[in-house]
Amino acid sequence: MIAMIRYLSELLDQRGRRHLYAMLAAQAGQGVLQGLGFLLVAPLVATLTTAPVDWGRFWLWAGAIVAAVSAHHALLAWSTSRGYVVGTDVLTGFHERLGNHLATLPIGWFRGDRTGPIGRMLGKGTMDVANVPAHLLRHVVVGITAPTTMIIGSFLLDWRIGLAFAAGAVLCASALRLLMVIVRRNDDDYEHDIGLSASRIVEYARRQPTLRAYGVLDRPELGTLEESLVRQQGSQARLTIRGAWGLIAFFGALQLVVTAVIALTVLFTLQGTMTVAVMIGLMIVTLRMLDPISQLGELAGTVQVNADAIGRVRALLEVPPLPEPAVPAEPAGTGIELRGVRFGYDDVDGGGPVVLDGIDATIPAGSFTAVVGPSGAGKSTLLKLIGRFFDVTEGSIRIGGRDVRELGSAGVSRLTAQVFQDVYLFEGTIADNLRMAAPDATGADLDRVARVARLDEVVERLPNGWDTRVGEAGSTLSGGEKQRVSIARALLKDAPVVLLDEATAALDPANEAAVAGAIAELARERTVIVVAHRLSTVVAADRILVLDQGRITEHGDHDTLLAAGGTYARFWAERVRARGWQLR
Ligand SMILES: Nc1ncnc2c1ncn2[C@@H]1O[C@H](COP(=O)(O)OP(=O)(O)OP(=O)(O)O)[C@@H](O)[C@H]1O
Repeated sequence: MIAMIRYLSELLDQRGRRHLYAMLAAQAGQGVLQGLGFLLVAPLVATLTTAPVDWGRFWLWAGAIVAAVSAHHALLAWSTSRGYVVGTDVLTGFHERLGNHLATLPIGWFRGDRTGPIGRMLGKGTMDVANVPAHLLRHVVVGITAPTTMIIGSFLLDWRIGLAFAAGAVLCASALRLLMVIVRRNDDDYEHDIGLSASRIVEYARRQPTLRAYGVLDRPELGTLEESLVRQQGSQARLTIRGAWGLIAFFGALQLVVTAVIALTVLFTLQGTMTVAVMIGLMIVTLRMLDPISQLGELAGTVQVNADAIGRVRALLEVPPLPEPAVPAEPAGTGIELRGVRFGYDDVDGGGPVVLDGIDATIPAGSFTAVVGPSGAGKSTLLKLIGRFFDVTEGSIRIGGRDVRELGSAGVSRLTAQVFQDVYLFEGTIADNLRMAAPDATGADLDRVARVARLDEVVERLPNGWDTRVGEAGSTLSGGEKQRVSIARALLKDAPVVLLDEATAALDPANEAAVAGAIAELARERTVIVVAHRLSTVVAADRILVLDQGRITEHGDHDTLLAAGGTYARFWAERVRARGWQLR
């Protein structure tokens, strides 16, 4: 609870923190006043049991009760409205902190399987976090302070009952703890599974063409979505059933304590060691205490779920961002040097199995380098490290003589244009998609890069030309057309270094020729590194790096490598064979 309040306060600015603490103080005061209101019934009843009745004292106690109840309601109204203000502040702080932090994370951190959990965190997680000050804290704070006040007061009325209450409080607190531990353990699994299902649903929708092409829509053994939904249902059922056992334990303990206290109160009264006034007062206290404590029990699960949501936000906020230089270095040129580069994926700290193992390479400014090698050799990873999607585990990557870590992410982004295998086009027009690279680009600029990237013929053919909406993820353009848009976008950015991960998917001859021409144009007067899958691209390169199992095994130009008769010669022979077969 204390930790939850601390986390919340971290999401707030100073003004928000003041609001939070004032609200908590009001809620604590509210609990104390509620407890007092019930405790004061005992002295009130006591005045009625004396003969003659002391009406002066009676009205004094009655006035005190009315004052306590009124003050309690005033604080309740104030703290409830304050709760909404703090909830809104937390929501704003949460979005701001999370947004700012996500922007500093390595690009490589945003893997496909993270889309579901991040989406859930920003949707339901956001509401869970804001819900804590807006609705939950009041019940928790009052649920603790009101019974505590009543227990302390009951010591004054009868120390034996006070002791019984104190023992009962320990028992109930332990049961509550148990309930929360059960919920926390099972909620972690449930959240993990629901996040996974969300990612799978997105994947399932995006992979429809492949799934339908192979007719595997109804085969559960192939459907990871089905598996993840079944897992999610299982973890949800476990959370509900185990949580219910926790609740039964808590309410059982509460019932036991109440029964024991009532039995003791009656016993002491019958023995004549407790007055009737104290008995009535304690009975009222016991029964009224049930209310806030039951509410605490009923909400404990929700409190834990929300505390977990806050914990997940914190965990995300603790993912280390890429370190950025205080003053970014300026590159001198656009040559690229890789020295002793080692890297392994393990989320973002590179501690996983080694993917690149001691890469040394010099890529002169203005050259066109093709990287080839078997699938999984680490070609795309190499490109991503140059673009600073991640930092290397060991060694260094320099552009223009400066380490990419000294250039900073923004510096590297300014220097490089990147064309990926999976071209993602945003909802909007083709022109909008190009202008992402240069918001101020004129129509003439667009026409110029379209000519170079062979996009002009696509634009001319489309009914609304540049204003044609591409549909979400570019679903209305063919693969080759999307690549041309992506290359045109890179051209428009006009960065001196181009990192291009050529799509593995085969293109029709017209598209292949157009894309090859576009790449050749892109390579003019720029430093270009291409993960090459097509012969036309490899042939166009000045220099070829052959990557195998994370190491550069051969490098040189096409003729030299072919004559060497090694991995490259085999790669070339296979591709030529495959192409020959395709054309026949
Ligand atoms: N985000 C990631 N997290 C963990 N492992 C990854 C990640 N991306 C790639 N890998 C692993 O790193 C290794 C190298 O992958 P990479 O994509 O760089 O190979 P590649 O040579 O480009 O392959 P391909 O030609 O098939 O695209 C592979 O074993 C791959 O499974």
